[in-house]
Formats: sequence, structure tokens, C-alpha cells
Amino acid sequence: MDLFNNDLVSNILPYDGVVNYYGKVIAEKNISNYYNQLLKEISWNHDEAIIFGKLIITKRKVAWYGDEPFEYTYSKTTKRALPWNKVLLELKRLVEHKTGETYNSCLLNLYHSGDEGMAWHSDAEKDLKKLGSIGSLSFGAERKFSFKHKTTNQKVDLVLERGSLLEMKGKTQTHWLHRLPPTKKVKTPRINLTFRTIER
Ligand SMILES: O=C(O)CCC(=O)C(=O)O
Ligand SMILES: [Fe+2]
Repeated sequence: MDLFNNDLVSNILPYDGVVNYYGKVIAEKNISNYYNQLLKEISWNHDEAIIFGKLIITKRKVAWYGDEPFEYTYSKTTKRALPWNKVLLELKRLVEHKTGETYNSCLLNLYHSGDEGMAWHSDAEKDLKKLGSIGSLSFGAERKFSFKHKTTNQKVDLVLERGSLLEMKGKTQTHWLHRLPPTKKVKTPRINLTFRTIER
């Protein structure tokens, strides 16, 4: 059943990487339960970043979970992973089942409204598995998500539906940036989970 479904999932990038959009992978009746559970049971905190030497506190909230208390450094600040809880382990298994990959950590983002987004970046920190898979689950408000090629500037946009799974792998992070653009149209929160593999 899942193998059959996977055959229908195709790469949305034209070249230089693989991004598979699986659409909704969670039963409609369970999507809002997961959203509420994540809102309640995740240890959400405002993110800190150092940009041009200045400490910035983001409006969006983040959390970081993993197999071990991994330290994860990005935007020049270091975070330590919390141990998995039940809902995250359940979602990790679901993503692993769909993509056929394994993950040992998860970065979560809570965007309170369309005012909050994430600027152009690629996920290529030195501790992340090279060319590894990143599995991205979305809950709450539907938002546009964009890719931009680093040299050709070609753009690819899609809408990340509630309960959907997006997978980025191969050379995607080498050649493409991605972002969650802010939007005036969205007034409600969105939760995103990116399952990743940290290597030491
Ligand atoms: O919110 C999203 O959909 C993606 C977030 C993201 O790109 C990241 O956490 O690296
Ligand atoms: Fe990212």
C-alpha cells in the first residue's frame, strides 16, 4: 500500500536535488488532535540567533528533540536536544515508514500567524548527515513554501497542507535555498516538524 503510494510521489525539483511531496499522510480525523497535542506537550521557546553580532530573539518558537542530548549549533547559538516524547516518537515512526529513511532528531517550529516565517536558507549545518533526508510534517494553517536555486535563481513553490509530508534529500541543500514566506493572509498558527539525522 505504502510502496504503491510512494511510486506516485515524484520529485518537484527540476534538477540538482530531490524534494518529494507526499501530500496528506495523516488521517483527517487525527490532524487536529496532533496539532493540539504538539501545542501542549512540546517545550516551546523563542529562538535565539546571533546576526551581525547582535542577539536576536525570534517571534516564532522552536524546540529540539533527539535520541541523545545532541548539541545543535545554528545561527551561532547552541541548543541541546530534549528526549523524545510519545507523540513525537509516533510521528517519527510515521515519517520513517513513508520515506524509508531513519532520523535521530527533530527541530520543531511554531509560527503564531502569517506574520512569522523563515528566511531563505539551506539546512547544511556541519553536524547534519551529508545528502541525508529531512522529513517535514506540517500542522495548523496551510502556508506557501518556496525553493530557489542558488545559481540559476529558478523558483519552485508549493502549499504545505495540514497533515502533509515533504521530504528533502540528495543534493537539495547544496544547490537550493528554501523559505517560508510571511503572508498577510494567514491569521492562525502553524506547526512544522523537521526530522533530521545528526552525525558526529
Ligand atoms: O516551517 C517549515 O516548513 C520549514 C522550516 C525549515 O525550513 C527549517 O526548520 O529548517
Ligand atoms: Fe530548513
